[in-house]
Amino acid sequence: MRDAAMMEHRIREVRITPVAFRDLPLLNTVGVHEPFALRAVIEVLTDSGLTGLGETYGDAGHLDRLRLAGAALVGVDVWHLNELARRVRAVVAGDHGTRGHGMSGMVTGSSTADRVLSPFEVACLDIQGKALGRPVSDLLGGAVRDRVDYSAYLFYKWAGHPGAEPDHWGEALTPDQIVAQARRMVDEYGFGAIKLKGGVFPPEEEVAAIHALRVAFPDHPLRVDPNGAWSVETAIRVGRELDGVIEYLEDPTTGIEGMARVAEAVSTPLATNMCVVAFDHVRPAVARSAVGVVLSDHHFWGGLHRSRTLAGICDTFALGLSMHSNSHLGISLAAMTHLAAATPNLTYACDTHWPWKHPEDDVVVPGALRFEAGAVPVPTAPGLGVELDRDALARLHERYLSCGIRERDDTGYLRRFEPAFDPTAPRW
Ligand SMILES: O=C([O-])C(=O)C[C@H](O)[C@@H](O)C(=O)[O-]
Repeated sequence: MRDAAMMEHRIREVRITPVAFRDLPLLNTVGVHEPFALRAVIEVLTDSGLTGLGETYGDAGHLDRLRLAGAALVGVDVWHLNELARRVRAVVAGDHGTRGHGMSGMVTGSSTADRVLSPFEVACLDIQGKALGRPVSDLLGGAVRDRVDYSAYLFYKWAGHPGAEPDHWGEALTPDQIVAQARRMVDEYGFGAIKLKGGVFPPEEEVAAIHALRVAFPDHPLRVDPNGAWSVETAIRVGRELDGVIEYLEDPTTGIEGMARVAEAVSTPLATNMCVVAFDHVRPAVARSAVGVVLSDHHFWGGLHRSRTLAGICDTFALGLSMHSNSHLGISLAAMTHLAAATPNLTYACDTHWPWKHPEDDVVVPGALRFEAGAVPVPTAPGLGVELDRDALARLHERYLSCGIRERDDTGYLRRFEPAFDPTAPRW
């Protein structure tokens, strides 16, 4: 038999399994994203007997496109990622999807084709790694760090609304409760950086929470992200107040023009995963000096290779690079970790929603991924280094089928409460 590394590995079948997992009542600018988060698990099977894994959003519109693209990929050799991309682009041509996973413009404007391509590219890299007997980080240039730092991701959290099930995190609505949440994250996971999801309460209350965090964690870099909920004037006022307190201010307002006006007036770097979410946003953002840090996210930048292209662009223009997350499972955590490990200029701690997930809710066999001192050791096994737990996949798929309201799932979250305001307009 020929060595697996020398062989073609043609795609024989693509399996797409939507799953739902428990989500806590975390508050963001568009309401409460519970009781379930939706994802799709991608399995790419080759004629040579290898299987690769990918993970992506599980909203209905995205699933439709994934199914179309998956069918078009049969026969492609997993080494031919350009052909993979060509076929995905042909299938979603002309669809610039304002629909699909995202909140208040977060990934609106990102390329639909890139969002669809991403999990298939990751699955092909998983197969390539398995064929070569090398970790995915080696396919991306090699790990420059053996552990990837992640940031504690704090959320205001509601416990008292009807139907809420008790959980061990309790409520977090006041600065003291936010500090307690951070303390727990730092104690349990060892996180060395802290991000607060804001845009929920009047800015003064969120600034008070940041000051309380500053006192409680004098050495931790802090960030706050109101998801564009502030007007330019509010963003400038708050930004000036937080100058010197936080390492970056993420999406204080919406749009490149608004961000540029804020950037002119405050010294703290502005970061974004809302106004630079596709390659054609980079040039106007650079021209206006609108952002100092871009949050990459392989789920919407088109996979791991394209995320490294973004990293190169950031390097060229002296932009900082960080990483964004949504509620995710272990396949994505593995992909994020390989990517961050192999991206030298990704020097900020990456976002992760991991602590908010119930430990039993995953589709990967436990043990391959763990947090140590706020970081995930980079898997060294071939491919992504994670294995699918078929029983768990079946269980979370069953939950997807039974959790209800799938036709309303454009955000990828099944929300008990809808926002009573326009989430795309500044609230303060
Ligand atoms: O900017 C961010 O970190 C996000 O938008 C990530 C998520 O969508 C977050 O806001 C959430 O889960 O509510």
